[in-house]
Amino acid sequence: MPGTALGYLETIDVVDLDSNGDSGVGGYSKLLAIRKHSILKLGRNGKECDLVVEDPAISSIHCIFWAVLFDEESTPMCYIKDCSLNGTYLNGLMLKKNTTYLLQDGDIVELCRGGGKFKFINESQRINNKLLQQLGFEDKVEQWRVTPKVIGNGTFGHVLIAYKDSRDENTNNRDKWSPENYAVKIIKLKPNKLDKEAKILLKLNHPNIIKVHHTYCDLRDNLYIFQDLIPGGDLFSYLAKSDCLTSVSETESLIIVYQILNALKYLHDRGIVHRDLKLDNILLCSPEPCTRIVLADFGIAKDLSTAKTRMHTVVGTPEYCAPEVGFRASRKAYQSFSRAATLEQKGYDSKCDLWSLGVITHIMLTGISPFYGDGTERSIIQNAKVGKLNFNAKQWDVVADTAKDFVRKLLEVDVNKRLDSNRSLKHPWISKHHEQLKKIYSKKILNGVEPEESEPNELEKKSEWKRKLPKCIMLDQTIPNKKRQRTNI
Ligand SMILES: Nc1ncnc2c1ncn2[C@@H]1O[C@H](COP(=O)(O)OP(=O)(O)OP(=O)(O)O)[C@@H](O)[C@H]1O
Repeated sequence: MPGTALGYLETIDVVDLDSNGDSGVGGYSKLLAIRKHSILKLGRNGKECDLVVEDPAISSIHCIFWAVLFDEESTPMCYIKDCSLNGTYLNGLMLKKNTTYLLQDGDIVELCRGGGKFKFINESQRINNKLLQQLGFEDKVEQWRVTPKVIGNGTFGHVLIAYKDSRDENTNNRDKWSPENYAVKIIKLKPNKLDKEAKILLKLNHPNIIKVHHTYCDLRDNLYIFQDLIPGGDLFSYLAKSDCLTSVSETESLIIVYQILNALKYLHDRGIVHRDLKLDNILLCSPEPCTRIVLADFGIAKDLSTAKTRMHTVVGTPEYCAPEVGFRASRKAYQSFSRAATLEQKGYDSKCDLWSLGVITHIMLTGISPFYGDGTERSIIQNAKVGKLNFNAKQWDVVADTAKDFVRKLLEVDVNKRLDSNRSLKHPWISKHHEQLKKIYSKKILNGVEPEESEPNELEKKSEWKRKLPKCIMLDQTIPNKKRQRTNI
């Protein structure tokens, strides 16, 4: 079943057109739908492309398009990525190769010079122009501009499209056109409380961790975290097809797991624990195999580098939550489930992230959430506590034994026996393919760019605002109906 069309490309001036598929209508112009959950490809390759342009100047796959829609309250986003030799032009400017740009209604796309012109149409864009006003958010923060386009909404904040105003201060002239967009997460702070999310993120610099460029707190205690826009949507949406979560191939899973492990090793080596690793918080640069993934939402992350070395607060999402995080304690039938609690004396440490990665790997390999049971929190928690895995399910038939062993060693109830991030990277499932993974990582995923040095971000020193995150248990989506649920604290 094709996904919903969230935008269209209208052919304006395309010669040598040989469409092999999508919804062409009308005499000389065609409308190509950009749909959620699928990639629209333009190029010369008759087998792979949805619209074939038979011109030697056009690359086999010249450029691709996709659409992302987080939920019904969000704005549909359509993106273009150039993959060509001769370049793709957007409103007359040549796009950087392998870089993704957000499309706006009326944008003109040109496949190299004279290779075919298209107009992007996004009539259905749901934008509430009064949104910023209604929420009390500013639309200008120094050189940053905040738009009312909603990428996603979470428990703690709104994530909107932002961009940098490129107006020249001396001449007051705007640059011709600046296509680079960013995301801004806006969180309502409690007065005089420390915001740990921004404080932690400003310290980090890793290709698989969301990069923060600027933070700002307005007079209404709204904290703005300007960050890279990660355009491929989240892993939950990527795996969700029709009404359930689907698996991806072992190779695709391995490439994603390898990147998550690199990010976790980086974090854990610095004493930082994410504590809310789940499909929704893993973002993709494009919704296709072998893409860069980025860990986001450090809203309940913990920095253990400065003070204590174990944590005691019950946080996270039950489906992904390690049993030692608190559910082992003898609380009365989870009566206070949605409240913070200091439970076992022993507390927990960074290995809780490895448990969550075990759940994520299990889902990617099979489409099954390992401890889901009947979907109630109680059953999820009880199942996780027992930690029983069913490798007899037919979905495991095509999966290598080393992959099963990897999952088993992450979903190990005994924390002492569970692998940490260093040992996970040495597990045979990963180490057997290490050389290949390293090559794919540097050549395809980072496009030959070496990872940046991990110097603490200068901006960190400028942060003045304070916030303490509410201590809570976050309840999340259920697998079968795939609805994302927000947690009320
Ligand atoms: N930098 C980004 N680029 C693109 N999309 C993003 C970005 N940051 C967040 N999103 C989208 O917005 C959604 C909500 O963001 P986020 O998870 O940070 O909010 P939250 O309030 O902390 O959510 P949660 O309820 O999971 O705690 C994400 O699931 C993701 O789809």
